[in-house]
Amino acid sequence: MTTSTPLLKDELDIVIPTIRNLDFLEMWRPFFQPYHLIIVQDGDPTRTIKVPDGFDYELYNRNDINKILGPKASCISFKDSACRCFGYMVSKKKYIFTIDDDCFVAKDPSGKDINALEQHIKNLLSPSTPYFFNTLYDPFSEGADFVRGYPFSLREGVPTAVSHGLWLNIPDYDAPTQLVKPLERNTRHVSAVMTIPKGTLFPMCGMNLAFDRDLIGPAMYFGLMGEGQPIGRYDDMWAGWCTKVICDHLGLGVKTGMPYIWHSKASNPFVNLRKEYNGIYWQEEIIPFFQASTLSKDSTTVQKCYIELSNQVKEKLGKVDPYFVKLADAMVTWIEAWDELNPKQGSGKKLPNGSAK
Ligand SMILES: O=c1ccn([C@@H]2O[C@H](COP(=O)(O)OP(=O)(O)O[C@H]3O[C@@H](CO)[C@H](O)[C@H]3O)[C@@H](O)[C@H]2O)c(=O)[nH]1
Ligand SMILES: [Mn+2]
Repeated sequence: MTTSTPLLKDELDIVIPTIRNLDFLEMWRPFFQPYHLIIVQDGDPTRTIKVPDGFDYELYNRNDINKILGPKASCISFKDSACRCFGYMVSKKKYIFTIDDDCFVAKDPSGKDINALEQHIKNLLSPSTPYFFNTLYDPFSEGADFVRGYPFSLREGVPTAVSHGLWLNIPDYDAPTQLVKPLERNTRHVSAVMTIPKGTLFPMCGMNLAFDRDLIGPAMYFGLMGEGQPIGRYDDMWAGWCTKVICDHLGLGVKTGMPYIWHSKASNPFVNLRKEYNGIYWQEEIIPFFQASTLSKDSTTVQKCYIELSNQVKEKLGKVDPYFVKLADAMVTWIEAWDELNPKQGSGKKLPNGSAK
């Protein structure tokens, strides 16, 4: 009896940022075991992270990051889940799925375990529809299609660069919301996947996220957070805003919705408030900046787009706070490090829809 090879088995890495033993992998074993893991160990590099037997993985701690990147390691956050982006950089695969170690297997409305990885792969392997909203949600999903009035000229869609999954139980709320609603739990499994329309930003959460590394990897920099930085818990948000502006420019799609994971524990809202407070204030300037950002037609690769964006960050957000000058420089360092570790990528090869990588 032939068993089917798991989808994208040799083309996808699972990136996990962690400060603890990875017992949670036991429950994911049926879904994750065939895949290669990249574990980014944050915090004290002398700690040993226990990984359950039978998983194929590589593990990087801070000493490894410093050794591999040298001075460029300064762009990788320390003592913050933002460190996970180092895993994206060292991967050699076309796809990435990143998940937090407190995200467990959720059950769908029928009570069946959700294979989050399988759903992300489906999302990534089918086109997105950013130019015209399909009211029956993802037209490429089982039992759905384009509805009447949907232009046939737009039905081919565009390549999907990002698949943003959601969470049952502890929702990804900011600290103020968490403080006023400490007992709120998300019990709603909305069985939908939809493309985020072109020109619309969204709050990208990094705890259940997959993306096409070849299409958008260099834009997935999780910024300067954690130790020594005036901001935290805006790592994934920053990456999401940069990514969406670049996806819109290059004609790539971003999907959100299924799959759901079970987010098992809430982090401390008071600690989170301390990490977030600058971000909550600054984002009232950051969002208009990204909404107004335009990239030139010469920016035909993700790297070129990202460098152009970093110049805009320095010029326009540098006035908000000197932190953004430092961040803009770190964005350039990130691209330099990315290109050093991934020399072939960004060779300007044309993508199906004419934009270049
Ligand atoms: O210093 C640290 C702290 C944690 N990690 C690892 O990162 C993930 C997320 O940690 P945790 O679940 O404790 O934090 P949350 O508040 O639930 O995470 C959300 O906040 C977002 C902003 O960073 C994040 O993407 C969301 O998931 C775990 O795997 C920890 O082990 C770390 O590496 N370093
Ligand atoms: Mn968590």
